[in-house]
Amino acid sequence: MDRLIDAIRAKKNPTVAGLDPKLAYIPAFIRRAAYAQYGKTLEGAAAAVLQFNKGLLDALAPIVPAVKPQCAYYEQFGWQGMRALEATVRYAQEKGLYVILDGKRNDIGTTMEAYAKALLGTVEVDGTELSAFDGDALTVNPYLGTDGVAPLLPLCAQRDKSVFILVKTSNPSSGELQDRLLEDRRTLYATVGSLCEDWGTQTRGRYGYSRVGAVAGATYPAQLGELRRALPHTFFLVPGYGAQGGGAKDVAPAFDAHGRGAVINASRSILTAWQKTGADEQDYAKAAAAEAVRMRDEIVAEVGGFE
Ligand SMILES: O=C(O)c1cc(=O)[nH]c(=O)n1[C@@H]1O[C@H](COP(=O)(O)O)[C@@H](O)[C@H]1O
Repeated sequence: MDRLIDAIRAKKNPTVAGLDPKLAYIPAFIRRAAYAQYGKTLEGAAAAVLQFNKGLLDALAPIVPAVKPQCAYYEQFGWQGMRALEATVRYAQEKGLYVILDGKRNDIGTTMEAYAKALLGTVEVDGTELSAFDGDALTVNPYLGTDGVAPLLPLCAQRDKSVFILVKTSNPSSGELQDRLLEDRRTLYATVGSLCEDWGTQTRGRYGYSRVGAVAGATYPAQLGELRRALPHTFFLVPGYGAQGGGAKDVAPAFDAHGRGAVINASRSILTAWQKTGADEQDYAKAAAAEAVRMRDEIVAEVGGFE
């Protein structure tokens, strides 16, 4: 996690902008231009997404340390969408941004290895190593247990990548499974949290945080604080700020005494800022940047300085 923490410190901003591009968020002038070239096709939609993202990345790169493309928004447009995802990752990384691929992947060992190669690593093509999506981190669903997480770890170490394991998610029904008490009277989310500490043991970086992070939602501030206290080496990705109702006070418990330990995500509140504020569609990226600055300032004011 050192690279992410360094980027947060350099920009004095512990937030990540989510790139979840629904067509409805994309200004008409961008969609029109894409359809003029490719028609109202999957390719046209993917071209609009990429153009929208590039404008956002140009405006956001000086402000945020990281972006989080949610793979589903790209996958819905087939291979054309996946090509837009790949180009988005490259464009963001060229601008020095840390890219968290939100794939929420998981499967049994060998299949998980293939996901890891695709999204974080390289794949061998008859003796030649090639990289596909090459994100800096990946969100991972832990439901299959260690078999679904362990295959990622050597690759993360080799290529300096990280993972964020779903621990206590931000959605309303997250408690159905995650809050369940197990035989030892601990919740499932606390148990998965401890597994994150175990999985990350050998990989602690300069700041004491391991390559195995956790996802914990802004919509459950008490659990965020409980997890922060219980998991001193686990860095948190905290979604649920903004559109899902989380605010600066809610995310504050995710941080440690140095103001480190968490990065807060917002997607819709940044992507749709131009629509919410009634800005001209040409200024969509400017509106997104203004919302990112507002979010940063609100969180920094609440949490204090970043060491
Ligand atoms: O892993 C995630 O990023 C995630 C976990 C979670 O518990 N809740 C959650 O909302 N997310 C993702 O975070 C983003 C939240 O988007 P907004 O609600 O628009 O800010 C979406 O990409 C979600 O898929």
